[in-house]
Amino acid sequence: MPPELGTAVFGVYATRALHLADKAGVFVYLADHGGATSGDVGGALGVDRETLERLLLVLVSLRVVERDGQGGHRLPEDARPYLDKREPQYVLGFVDHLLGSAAEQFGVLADYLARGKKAVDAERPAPFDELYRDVASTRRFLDAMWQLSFHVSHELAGLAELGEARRLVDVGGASGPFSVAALSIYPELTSTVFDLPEVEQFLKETVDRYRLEGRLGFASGSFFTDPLPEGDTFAFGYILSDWDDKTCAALLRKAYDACVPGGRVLVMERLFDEGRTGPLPTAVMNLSMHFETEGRHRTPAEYTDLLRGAGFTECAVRRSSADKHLVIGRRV
Ligand SMILES: C[S@@+](CC[C@H](N)C(=O)[O-])C[C@H]1O[C@@H](n2cnc3c(N)ncnc32)[C@H](O)[C@@H]1O
Repeated sequence: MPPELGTAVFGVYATRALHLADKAGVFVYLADHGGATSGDVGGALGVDRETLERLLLVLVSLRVVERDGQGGHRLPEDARPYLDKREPQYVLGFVDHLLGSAAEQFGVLADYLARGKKAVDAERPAPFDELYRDVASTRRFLDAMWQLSFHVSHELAGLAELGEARRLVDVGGASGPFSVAALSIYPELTSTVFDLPEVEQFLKETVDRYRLEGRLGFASGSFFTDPLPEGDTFAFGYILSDWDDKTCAALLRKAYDACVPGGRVLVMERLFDEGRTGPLPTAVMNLSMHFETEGRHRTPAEYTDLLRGAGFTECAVRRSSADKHLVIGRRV
């Protein structure tokens, strides 16, 4: 069997092994004790050694953990920040979400295959009605968005070169991960998060936590029915991937109309390669988005076409070191 097929066939074990090891504290322990044997790890964590040894063997075969000739284990340097829950790049909280929702997702996707998304969705609540059905669920979603977006937003805000910008409008800005990062880098910038009314209390918590009173505000509304506030910079972080091309074109046109001449739009998204052959995380999230939203992931050329269609020029793609990248356009 080709190795790639092996990884695909046994992928469910890979995800579960990561999750189990994370919950047992294996990655934090190895981050602090490089070279530990499975006996050392098992003894320190108080877990069954035989089970741990077998779990470690799976992780070693996946190259998530390295094992030396003396049976010592280490986290590969490039993977460590993503496995250690004390690091901002930690991703295994997201694995929790994947495992929690995967069973439901695959049931619905099987239904889509049989009956089509439109017919099945007609019997389901609209995505944000479901996510914002109560305060606890709203908080869970906004916390997950913060985890996904906050760390990389510092890099994206730097790539956007906002030194001359003064009025950022963070469209669907949620509890403010991009705004907070941008305000921390550019002292003369102010930002308005434009989002649904359910989000307001969470943005206010962010304003208090980061002491941004007077620099970070909230405008309540729906980007389908309400005009956007005027500004010189419009951020769309993980917004266009929620909607179909026609809706994206309308949203970008609205931003163009509200943008002062000389201003810019920042689209921040996962990207497909131009040939749409990957990367795998974008392809996986594209399948997941099919179930969670009405959108999809796109190539850089598809985003620049959408921007040009709305009137923006000087479109350019700036890649971050993570999964979320920047496509920029200017209103002349
Ligand atoms: C996937 S989240 C992206 C959050 C954030 N921009 C980020 O990059 O992490 C989508 C955001 O769009 C907002 N949203 C959804 N429908 C909206 C609407 N009709 N009007 C305004 N905001 C909306 C949601 O409340 C949510 O904050």
